[in-house]
Amino acid sequence: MKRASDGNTPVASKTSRTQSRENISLNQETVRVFCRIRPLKEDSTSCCVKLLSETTLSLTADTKSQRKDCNYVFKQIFSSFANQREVFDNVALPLLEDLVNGKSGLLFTYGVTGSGKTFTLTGDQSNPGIMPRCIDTLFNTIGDYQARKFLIKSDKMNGFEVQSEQEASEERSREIKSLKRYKTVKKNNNPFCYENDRIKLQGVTETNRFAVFITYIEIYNNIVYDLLDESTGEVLQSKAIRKDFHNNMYVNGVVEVEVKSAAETFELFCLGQKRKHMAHTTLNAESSRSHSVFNIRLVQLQQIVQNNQGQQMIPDQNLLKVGQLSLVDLAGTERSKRTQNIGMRLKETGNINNSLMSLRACLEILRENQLTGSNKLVPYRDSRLTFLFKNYFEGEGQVRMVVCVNPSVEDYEENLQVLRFAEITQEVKVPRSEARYTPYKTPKSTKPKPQIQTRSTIKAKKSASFGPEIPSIKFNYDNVKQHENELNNLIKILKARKQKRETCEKNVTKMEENFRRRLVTVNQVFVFDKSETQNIRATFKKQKNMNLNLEHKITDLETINNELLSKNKDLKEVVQALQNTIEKKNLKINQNLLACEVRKEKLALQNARLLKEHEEKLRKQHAQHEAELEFKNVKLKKVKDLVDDSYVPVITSIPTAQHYHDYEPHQTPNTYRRNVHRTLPHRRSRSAGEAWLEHNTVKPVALGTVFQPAMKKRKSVTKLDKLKDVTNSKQNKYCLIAQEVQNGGKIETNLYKGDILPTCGGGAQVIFNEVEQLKQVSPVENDK
Ligand SMILES: Nc1ncnc2c1ncn2[C@@H]1O[C@H](COP(=O)(O)OP(=O)(O)OP(=O)(O)O)[C@@H](O)[C@H]1O
Repeated sequence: MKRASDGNTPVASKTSRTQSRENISLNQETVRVFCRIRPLKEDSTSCCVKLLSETTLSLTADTKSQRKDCNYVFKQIFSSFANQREVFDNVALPLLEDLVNGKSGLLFTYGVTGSGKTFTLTGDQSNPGIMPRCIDTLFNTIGDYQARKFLIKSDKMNGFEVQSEQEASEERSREIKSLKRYKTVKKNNNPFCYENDRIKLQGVTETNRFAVFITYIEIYNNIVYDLLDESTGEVLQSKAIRKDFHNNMYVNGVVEVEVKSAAETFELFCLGQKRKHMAHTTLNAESSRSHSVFNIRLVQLQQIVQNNQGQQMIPDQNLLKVGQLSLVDLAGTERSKRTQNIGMRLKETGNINNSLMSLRACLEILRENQLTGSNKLVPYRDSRLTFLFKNYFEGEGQVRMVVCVNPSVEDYEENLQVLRFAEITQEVKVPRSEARYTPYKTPKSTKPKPQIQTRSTIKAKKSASFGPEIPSIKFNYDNVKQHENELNNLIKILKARKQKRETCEKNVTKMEENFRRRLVTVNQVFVFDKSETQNIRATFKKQKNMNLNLEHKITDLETINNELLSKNKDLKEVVQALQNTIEKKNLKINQNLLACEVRKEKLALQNARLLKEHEEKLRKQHAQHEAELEFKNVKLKKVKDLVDDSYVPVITSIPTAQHYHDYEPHQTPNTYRRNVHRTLPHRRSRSAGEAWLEHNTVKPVALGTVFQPAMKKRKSVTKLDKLKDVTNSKQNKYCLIAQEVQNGGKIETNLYKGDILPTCGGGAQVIFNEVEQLKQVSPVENDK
């Protein structure tokens, strides 16, 4: 027995897996992404896109920024010089070929606002874009093989039914009578009346009959609106997205118009555009802020043959070939920060970004599932945009994208995001699409009704139908021989009639059988129709109940709405009153501010004036002081001269060391040293008339010594904050006592002594002339 590790089994399974993967890849195709660079705007100075080849471009960052240049590769890149025809030929023509072959396709433009999405898809009169060119080419191709109008009709459920020629002609005449035609747009208003290129596609089955149907919708704020629905007037009605019998997504109740020429299609497109603008005025929106979807469906009725009378005959196989081409102009991506949108615009931007983000998320998950083999749920339901195009990503048809790029350097950031998304998108694979056939109901009166032949109808017909007439014979019984020939002839006739009668009877039996069989079929159809009718009735009843409920809800909501409206009115009044108050207060504040400004200006002027006066005063005072000082100096000089002459102490600060003499006092229980530094020469004696002002800066430590400064009459102060203390005429001596404790228990007390002399300004000045130093030394310290 071989073990799994010998390699055989895994190799076999590996081979089958690779084969199946190859099969899958054979049946899949990638989303084709094209890139179109628009010309640089006039107001833009520099360009951030460099074209490296037909398929590669480089996004170059600003020289100031730290970012590196990034290269992107696409299926094809159209430079700013590429014309509309070139883009159409490369991007849309293959999709159109698919459409004619009954396949579907999705083409969408993606890019930053103003990058040329609408220009590429719709264009203008002188430069028609992809849509008008598709329409023009389509009608050029099928022009001669179109089915008569209303022969093929939409069944309003994403399918089609074929009507009889009679029904179609009745509908045509009804249309003409009721004039239920879309109002025609004036030719000169039609932007696509251009000289068409007469492009004709090959490979059209000429025996088929073609009908073209168009729908035009937009998705604004994640709501689907039908731009061709005129039944609701100027107000656009929102539409729901549903799944049809074949699980294809469609817009429920969308107006699908059968068009017979390119001009008619352009008229309808213009009407749609007009309605879009009209609705956007009421919705306060802009066209570029919605996703618009222009859908073209080409229906082929197979192998129509003409009978002898020239009537069109429909074959027995009830199949219609239906191809669909969806042209989508996505709203521009934008950063709300850059556009500085607020309110409604911010909401729109949010919705645009959400739907584009959903598209991005769907494509990313699809790619991840394909790369890793995982089976993550693709969030198509997150937005109407992705939900509507779900089928395309699941193999309904080819998907193509045109990324539009504005090369201006201001769009660098947004372009980066767009190109990254485009790069991811082109890695997504979608299943290869097949031509789609849908069944349709057989028209009731297309085939001529077979005449039912009953016995009575057969009887009603002349007996000649059984053969030649029975001749009347006048029989002569006397001479029978004479009638021999006539009788033989009669026998022959009767035999022939008998034979004919037998054949007729056989035919009638056969016809009866046929009739019975048909009756059974009709009965079956009837039973089927009956059950279908019952289903429809049940659905109708359900819908009716739902409608009733909705009506009740609407009534309730209307009541609430009315209440809210009245509340809103009251609140508006309150707001108005508050606004009035605010305005009044604002007015008052403004007046006050104005007054303040005036006062400020006055004060500033006053300040300037006072400053000037003050400066003047100061200047005068200064001059006066200078003069006084001069006068005093002169006076002092005189006093000095006088003092010099008559032994006056030097008016200085503390005298220098060589002017002092020391003496040792008596020994006290504590070693006590007293130094008196005296300014020499000293002429003054300690007379009894001395009155001292003793100024203790700190409270002196009690020394307990008999040596005390000789100040009999004294007044002690700790602070000299009163001028009177100094200018007091009773005091003529001043002593400042300062004490400090030094290392080893030494205490040093300094007495700075001086004379108080009155000044001519009414003040006093102290002239220090003696320093007495008292030192107390610890005997213990001395012993050491
Ligand atoms: N390739 C181009 N050649 C010449 N003009 C262009 C080209 N692409 C865009 N423009 C011009 O640039 C302007 C903006 O283009 P368009 O309206 O197509 O941008 P957009 O991407 O659809 O913007 P939005 O997202 O806002 O709808 C238009 O006036 C258009 O004529």
